[in-house]
Amino acid sequence: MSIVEVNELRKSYGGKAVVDGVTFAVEEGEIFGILGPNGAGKTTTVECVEGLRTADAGTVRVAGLDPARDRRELTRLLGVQLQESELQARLTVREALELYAALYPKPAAWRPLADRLGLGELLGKPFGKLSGGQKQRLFIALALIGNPRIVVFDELTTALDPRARRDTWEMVEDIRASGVTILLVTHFMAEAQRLCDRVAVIDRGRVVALDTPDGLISRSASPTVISLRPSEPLPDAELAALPGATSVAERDGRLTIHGTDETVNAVITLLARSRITARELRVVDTTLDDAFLGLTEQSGLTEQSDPAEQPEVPAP
Ligand SMILES: Nc1ncnc2c1ncn2[C@@H]1O[C@H](COP(=O)(O)OP(=O)(O)OP(=O)(O)O)[C@@H](O)[C@H]1O
Repeated sequence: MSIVEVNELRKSYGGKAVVDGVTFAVEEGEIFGILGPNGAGKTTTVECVEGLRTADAGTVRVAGLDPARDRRELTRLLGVQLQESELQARLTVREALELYAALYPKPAAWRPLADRLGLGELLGKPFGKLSGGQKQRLFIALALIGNPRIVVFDELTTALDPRARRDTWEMVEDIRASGVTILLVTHFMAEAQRLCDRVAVIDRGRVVALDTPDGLISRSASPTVISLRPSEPLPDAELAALPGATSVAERDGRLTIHGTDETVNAVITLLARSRITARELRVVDTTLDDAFLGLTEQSGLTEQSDPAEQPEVPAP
């Protein structure tokens, strides 16, 4: 049995469907990513999994529990990453850890947890004086303090610099290695590619693809990008006839061709046949970024949420 099962989940605000029949299942021990443009319905979906919002229709099961009905039991096995505003600026790291540990029947020992997350030196520091990365580490610790089987991270690394982000990724991998299942909402393709075993791409409230990161990339119409500076221009007719090519562009003497392995072979054959040499020849795989853009009809607009209906804070 999957540890998280979401089936035909639906949620509307003001008559507008923001989650429109979402279905996925998360296996125990995996890092499962939820990826999608702004306003796609990712947070609403995971808040239904966390029991913070009630779905209009569909079913959610977390280790067999219904989050809307069995919230008390759920909080013992599901760790939720808190939002920044939920902690008082003057609360120290130690106080936050002690306070949250006291809420659970079988909490993790907070001191080793703090050490593991690099918070050991910061115990006396007030929350308001922590850096973005330090706050994020504290949120991870608080999500883990109840010894959860599953943890949900929503935009965990959005505010972090590249180094802090990489450190956080290592922590997430350690958490998984300790046997915890992770549901990860992210905007970062590199994050999904590095961490996730499988990814559900959500667009306009629907799952438009569900696969491993590599699987999503290979579904892309042009999984390979070839770029080169030919010693002489290549004939247009030959470029137009390249098998598998989805686009050919030339800028400042550099040709960029999106295509497949077949296109790469054809370009090499064409160069040899025309006795044209290629400088700065690069062949790279399409990234998850490109696959994502192909899968979603991104509007580039961030929709505003209505503060009228805010999720409740869970009470363990
Ligand atoms: N409480 C609410 N009341 C009304 N509309 C809401 C509410 N919460 C979310 N929405 C709307 O539902 C849609 C989906 O929001 P949601 O936060 O689930 O998307 P998201 O994919 O997590 O977006 P982002 O990546 O921007 O965080 C958006 O259009 C948002 O404005």
